Amino acid sequence: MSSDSKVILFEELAKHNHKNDCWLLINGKEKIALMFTGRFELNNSSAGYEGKVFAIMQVLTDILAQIHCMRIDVELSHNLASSILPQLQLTVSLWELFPYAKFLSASCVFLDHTTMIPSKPPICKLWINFSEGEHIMLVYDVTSFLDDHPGGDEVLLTAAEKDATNEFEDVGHSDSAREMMGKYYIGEIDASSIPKEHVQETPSATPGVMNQPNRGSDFMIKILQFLVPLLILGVAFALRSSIKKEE
Ligand code: HEM
Repeated sequence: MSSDSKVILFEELAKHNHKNDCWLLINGKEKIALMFTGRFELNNSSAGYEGKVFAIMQVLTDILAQIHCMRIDVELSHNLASSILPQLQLTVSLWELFPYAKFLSASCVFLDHTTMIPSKPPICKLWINFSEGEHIMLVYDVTSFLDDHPGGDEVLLTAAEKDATNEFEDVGHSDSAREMMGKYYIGEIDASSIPKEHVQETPSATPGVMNQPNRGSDFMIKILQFLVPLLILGVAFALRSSIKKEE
């Protein structure tokens, strides 16, 4: 979660449930990048502080354009004086990359490891670890989108006041629909404020836990799909032969 990301309580979300004011709650992570480790040498000749920050952001943005990753932790260290390790901690959500400028200003904080005050980064190496992160539920204010939503405003209004992840995913929204969401993003929900009855059986319901496919129940469903028609056929044959015998 980035430092300026607004944390919204479910109680607050639930108030925005009508045509003039409609918020949606949807799991922010569509696809998961399990782990990515990169190492980048920043160019010594790159101009000043802004130049370096820009170079880092460009690398991140290029990678993020190819994968969907909810959380990134970046550690920045330099090889000159190991006692003072300036650090850059970034935790961003994919949607905050839009617009790019917000990402830069919101999340780019360099901290001096010892004094913990913002400092200029030295010539540095950059290691990037993409970790799995938590499943974060994001809140979208779709009021201005209600009239333009291709699926109509009614579906959005009925999806308010609850976790709308399953409804959203069931439609199979396109990538461009997902990109549009960035425009309406207003914050993240405080997961502990969601009442139990509103928690769906999705990854969003278990923050910090990976979206493991439920192999056991999938297997059972497949077996049942095979067995039930056989069972019906068997009963039909049994009935038929018993009726024939009676004749
Ligand atoms: C911020 C949230 C949302 C955005 C930006 C969004 C955007 C879109 C877009 C662009 C489409 C056109 C088809 C596509 O490109 O996939 C679409 C279709 C649709 N959406 Fe959404 N949507 C949102 C939330 C939802 C939710 C929560 C639901 C269900 C409760 C929903 C239900 C539908 C339906 C039923 C269609 C029509 C599908 C069809 O006719 O094939 N949408 N949406």
